[in-house]
Amino acid sequence: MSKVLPPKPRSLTQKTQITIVASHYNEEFTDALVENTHEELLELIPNGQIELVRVPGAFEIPVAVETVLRQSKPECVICLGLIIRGQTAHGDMVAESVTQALQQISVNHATPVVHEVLLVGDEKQAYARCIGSKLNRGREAARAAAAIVDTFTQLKRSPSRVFPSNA
Ligand SMILES: Nc1c(NC[C@H](O)[C@H](O)[C@H](O)CO)[nH]c(=O)[nH]c1=O
Ligand SMILES: CC(=O)[C@@H](O)COP(=O)(O)O
Repeated sequence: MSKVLPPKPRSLTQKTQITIVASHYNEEFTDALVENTHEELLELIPNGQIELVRVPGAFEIPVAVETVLRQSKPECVICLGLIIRGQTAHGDMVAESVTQALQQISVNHATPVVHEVLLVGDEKQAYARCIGSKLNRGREAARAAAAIVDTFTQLKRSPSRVFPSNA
């Protein structure tokens, strides 16, 4: 388990379109994820144009991401959801299929998709990751988005990729 968040990447000054796709299920927690992601994005990408798409549950996230990417071309899609394990294998099955689908969509569209569709064992774990500050996965999502958008901007600018890239 990670005990701290990754450090904040550098802020981006360019206009950047980010789409957040978040599920409603376990709303106390998913709303908090959305709020934390949004706050951190405003700080890291002040010129970001942020769009929010809400879907019922985690299982519906991949089809919404695919639809967004067919309609528009955001620089990054951030997926937020919370699956709390129940008494059956349903939660694990949903988490597994969402993970695979998101990776496939991301690679097929060559567009970064940040995966914070969380699978947790109980509400205590959920609280620490969605509402608490030390492990907040919404903050982590925004930091990952800013970092990968920065990387993609550099990749597209200098296809020869001579290192070190910050020379
Ligand atoms: N139990 C959780 C679900 N279940 C709902 C599914 O995601 C889906 O909406 C349903 O099966 C209809 O297709 N979703 C979560 O996001 N979190 C859960 O804990
Ligand atoms: C992850 C789920 O959909 C879950 O809440 C279902 O609970 P159960 O496994 O107890 O049926």
